[in-house]
Amino acid sequence: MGDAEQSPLTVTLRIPSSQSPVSLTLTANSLLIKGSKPQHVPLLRVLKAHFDPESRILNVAYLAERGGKNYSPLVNIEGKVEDQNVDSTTASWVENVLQACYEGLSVERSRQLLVFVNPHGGTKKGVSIFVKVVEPIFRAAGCGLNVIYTTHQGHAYEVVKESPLEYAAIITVSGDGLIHEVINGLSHHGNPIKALSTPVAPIPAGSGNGLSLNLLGIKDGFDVGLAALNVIKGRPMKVDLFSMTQGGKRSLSFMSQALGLMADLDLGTEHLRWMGDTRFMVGLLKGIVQLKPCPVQLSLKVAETDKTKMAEDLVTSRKEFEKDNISRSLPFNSITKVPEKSTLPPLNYLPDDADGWTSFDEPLIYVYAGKGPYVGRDFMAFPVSLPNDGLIDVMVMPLSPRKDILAAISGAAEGENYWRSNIKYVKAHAYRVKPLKPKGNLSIDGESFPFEEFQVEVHQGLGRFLSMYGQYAVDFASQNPAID
Ligand SMILES: Nc1ncnc2c1ncn2[C@@H]1O[C@H](COP(=O)(O)OP(=O)(O)OP(=O)(O)O)[C@@H](O)[C@H]1O
Repeated sequence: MGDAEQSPLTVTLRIPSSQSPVSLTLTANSLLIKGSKPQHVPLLRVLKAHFDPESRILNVAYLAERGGKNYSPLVNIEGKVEDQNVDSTTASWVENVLQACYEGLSVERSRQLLVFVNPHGGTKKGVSIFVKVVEPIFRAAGCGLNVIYTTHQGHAYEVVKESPLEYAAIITVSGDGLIHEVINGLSHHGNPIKALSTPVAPIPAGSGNGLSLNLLGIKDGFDVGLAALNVIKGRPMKVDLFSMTQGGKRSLSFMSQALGLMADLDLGTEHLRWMGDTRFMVGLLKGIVQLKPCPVQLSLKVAETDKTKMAEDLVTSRKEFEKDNISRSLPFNSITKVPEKSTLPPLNYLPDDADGWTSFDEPLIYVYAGKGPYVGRDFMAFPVSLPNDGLIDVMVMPLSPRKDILAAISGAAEGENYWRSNIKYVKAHAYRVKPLKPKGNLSIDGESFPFEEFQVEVHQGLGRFLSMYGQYAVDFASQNPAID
């Protein structure tokens, strides 16, 4: 490093809090900060570099490692560049750093963001999370912000529906319910295809936060600092969305549809929101005690039923991704080719379509269908799910003794349920459900819908989420552990 320190890739600062000067060196993929303790900050985490030639103050901001904290903190380094003769070098050093940590990572600087903060999501910490943690990170990165604190259910939907589509991304500080609202607002925009190509990204402040877990992984999925970094440095990742039609009405779903036990444990525990995501476990245990069958008629337009093949396809897809890890996430300047006028894709399957459909007639405990491995911290429901394969993963648990359902809790966070022989798991192009009892819960992306007949089909790559990784940040042991 001795040579690098002499080169123009290094600047040296006098910082009030530090006795000795601090040097900052731009390396190929990090910023090396040498003060009392040297550290490499990956360029992905560098948010800002600014030099004021008049005061000769240099300011650098980055997101530090989380360490033992709940979230990765913002760190600002500010100090005087001592040598008067290096002003122009410092200005070009700043530009080099910005080039490396934005354009070098194929992301644009100073994103303009539309941000919805739900004061009532999850444990009601959305406002303080935004003000104390997220907003300072966005400001440090020079983002332009239009912040809307939602005042009622449907507020985000109404705003997005009429949005001028001038934002680099739409951000939700809430749970998965607000994402559902935003996506449906975009789908009801005058130009839905263009609207839905606006990337969406979550700041996890709800209870389940399934999308955040899928984008950031199980260790980082609740780290609101890292979620803010994903907003700044993530790239648009194409994702499939689902059309859910019910009684002639069409809405979009991005994550899951649940009936039976899996809907009851979510919608039946809304009054326990103060518990955070523990409410789902309470709901599950209550559901197992009561053990209500969920009589429905389920029909599927099946694409794949072989669990081993689906797990192998996941491995192949990951390998392909690693070979060319930018292919799935789009560079920022490649997403503008969308028509000026558009309509949602037409529905491919009519409600009475029966050609090539198969029915599943056994009594059930639940039907759970969706995209994205995690639906919550304790449950990797769809471990072989892929963001953009044009298919929906459908999981069905036939009526089983209580001990089998209890046994399925262990290993649920690792996706081991997938391999249980009593759990049916298929990939489908579409499916439909007809309830055979008058009352029950139907949860779409965690939101309550009428317990009535509905049909779901997949639209490949219709939506965009911001992702720093370009694929789900989820590890699934794709070998059958032979747990039954
Ligand atoms: N000011 C508000 N008052 C009441 N409800 C609101 C308000 N703003 C938004 N909402 C609604 O709150 C609902 C719940 O939000 P969300 O689902 O994002 O959080 P959550 O349910 O706690 O998290 P998760 O879905 O991850 O479990 C959404 O349906 C949203 O429309």
